[in-house]
Amino acid sequence: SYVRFARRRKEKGQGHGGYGGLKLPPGSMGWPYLGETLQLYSQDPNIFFTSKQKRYGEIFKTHLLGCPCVMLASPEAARFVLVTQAHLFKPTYPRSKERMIGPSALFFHQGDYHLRLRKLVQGALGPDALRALVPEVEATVRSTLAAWDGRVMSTFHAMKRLSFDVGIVTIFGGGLPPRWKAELRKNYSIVEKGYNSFPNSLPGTLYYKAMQARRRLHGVLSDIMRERRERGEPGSDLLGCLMQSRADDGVAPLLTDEQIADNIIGVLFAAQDTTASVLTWIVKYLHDQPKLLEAVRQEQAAVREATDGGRRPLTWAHTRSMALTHRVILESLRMASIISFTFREAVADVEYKGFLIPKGWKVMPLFRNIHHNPDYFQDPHKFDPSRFQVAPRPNTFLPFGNGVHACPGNELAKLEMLVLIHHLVTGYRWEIVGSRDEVEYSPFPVPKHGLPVRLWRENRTVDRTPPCE
Ligand code: HEM
Repeated sequence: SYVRFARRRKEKGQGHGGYGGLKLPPGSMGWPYLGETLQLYSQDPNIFFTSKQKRYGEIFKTHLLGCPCVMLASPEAARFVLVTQAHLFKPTYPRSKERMIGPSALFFHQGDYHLRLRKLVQGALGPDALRALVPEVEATVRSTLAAWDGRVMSTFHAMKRLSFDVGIVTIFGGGLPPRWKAELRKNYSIVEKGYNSFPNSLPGTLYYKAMQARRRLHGVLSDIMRERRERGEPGSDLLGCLMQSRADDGVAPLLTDEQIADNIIGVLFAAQDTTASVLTWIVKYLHDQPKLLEAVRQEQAAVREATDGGRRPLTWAHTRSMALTHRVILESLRMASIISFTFREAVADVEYKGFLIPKGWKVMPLFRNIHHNPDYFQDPHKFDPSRFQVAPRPNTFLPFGNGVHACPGNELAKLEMLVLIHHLVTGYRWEIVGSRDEVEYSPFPVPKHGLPVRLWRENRTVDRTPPCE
């Protein structure tokens, strides 16, 4: 009806500009071609979004990276685009990025293919799977912290390794041979380096190297799938779920190996830097608030006692008993809002609150603006986990998005954070080395240089040799 209404008014030719009485949202389109791209990228992007919202309100237009855009900064508008009228707004990514991750990865799609894939991915990341993953996540956390012990490292770098390793056990289970894991790690890091580079096919460029590495990743994934088929054991991990999925006839495979590989690379991609950025912020927020850290330490000390001083493994039930730590995680997700917004494209002319969103325009729900709006989160720049003692108002807390494309990995990400915090605060002390309050964008916001931190085991003298990283 939003479309029909927009179309009818447009056909009648009411009003000016051929938009049938519907106005375009307020805002400025900037310079020809360039639009307001320079304004966005020459400063902290949050200043751009916030100043626009102050000037124009919850819906405004702009022009970025060659595309006309409508930005939406209210909970109702985010729900409209992502949930109630999601069919009118398709996911949209630059073609070069689609080619690099893999065109069949679920987040590029809409409709039946997307829904089927999503069910499979959600199943492999559901509560039963996560329960079984706790020991693997704990082992990965322990070895990450042990490797950091006594050294200065970039927190983001350490957390990237952690979230990559957790991604690998989620996808392949615990038994992936080390040579395959090393191949995946090596090639994946080349893909990553090329992801934000200028797309061209000249040999030697980052983009070219990334596309080559992507081909090698497909090769490794084909080998792993072939080996599983030969053994007759597809496995119950994410890869196994995708391999065993069947079309409507119940016989033919639902997905080709090519489609499976695109989705495996896609999940690794969606899981790594997101989780690592939030984990980095958590390390900083806890460090900066000694009283809060002490309270979290007390909560976790009780859990440690329940595990016989760490001699018995953490269980899913333990992770469900960390109420304060959980609130710290929610507040970190809100404060850091590492996914500040997402992109969709209008598939038809759509009317929203008397404004026209023209077909083909990009539409961006601004999560960060909603998370930092004092109408929904009092004193929004204060880190205050207690605000989550009461559930946030509907559609105001969207760190994992909303609707058909909402993050299927959110519980895994939170599990990783709970386990990391448990071992960090019960076993270690840490201090930040160098600058503390500057932020860089990679592209998610993280503290400058990835937050260099000296970490040491509790009850041990601190080694103050110069940083090795
Ligand atoms: C703190 C960590 C994470 C954050 C903040 C995060 C955030 C998000 C958000 C906001 C979306 C929706 C994007 C949109 O609507 O355009 C999303 C989608 C997605 N996320 Fe996450 N994510 C995190 C971790 C993970 C993990 C650990 C996995 C997998 C193991 C994962 C897999 C995915 C996938 C596959 C999608 C696409 C879903 C679809 O299109 O149907 N994410 N994530």
